[in-house]
Amino acid sequence: MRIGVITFPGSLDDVDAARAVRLAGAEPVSLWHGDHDLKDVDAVVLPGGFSYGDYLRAGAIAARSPLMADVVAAARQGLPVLGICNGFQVLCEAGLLPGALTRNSHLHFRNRDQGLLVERADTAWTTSFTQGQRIVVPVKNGEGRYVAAPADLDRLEGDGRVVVRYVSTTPGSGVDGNPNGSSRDIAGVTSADGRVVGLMPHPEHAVEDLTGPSTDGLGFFTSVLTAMVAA
Ligand SMILES: NC(=O)CC[C@H](N)C(=O)O
Repeated sequence: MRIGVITFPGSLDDVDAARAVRLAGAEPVSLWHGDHDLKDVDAVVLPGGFSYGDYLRAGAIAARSPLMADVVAAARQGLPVLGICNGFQVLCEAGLLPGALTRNSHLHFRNRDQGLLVERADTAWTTSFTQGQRIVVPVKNGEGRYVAAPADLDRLEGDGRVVVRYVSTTPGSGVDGNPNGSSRDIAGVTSADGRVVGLMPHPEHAVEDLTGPSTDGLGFFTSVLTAMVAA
């Protein structure tokens, strides 16, 4: 299985994403945003970072990169795509996922370990989890507040397209839930077919015991291997 990881100017976490792909048992393939070449990969990861310095809006310029036209076309044919943090911002700006990521409500960059509730364990990227499972992976963003029109949020919820939601990392403390003011504590959403997923937290930073905070993140990368076999 070959999983492409796209590098944009300003990408930061492409190396960690490639490492997570390898630890999950697949072959990472480097993709360059300026090429029109998906190199025949079986799935694509858009990594975190500050593509184009977050100018205009985070992800807005990267969404117009040459390779993104190919990603959008392939995703519409069912190619599994995972956008992590800046990658999620790019997917929203490219129109593959609904809503937008805006400045954190408190206007501070937030970097910490974060509890998440897995609400959909049947997307291409989440079958290694169980529905209702709580996991912990890092968040680190300045523009991570997920917003959409109330009617669109109702539709997303009604269609079950919220994949992960922010919950307290230390239940009962009441101090560390939603890190950025996201509407309805939404941390990640999926496309209608469950093959495109965008997440604000960073699963690629939680794949090894040595560095912690957990190995929960690996599940996103192992899930897609199952999805590709099934396809
Ligand atoms: N870690 C990241 O991918 C950062 C995402 C984005 N540039 C932000 O600060 O919101």
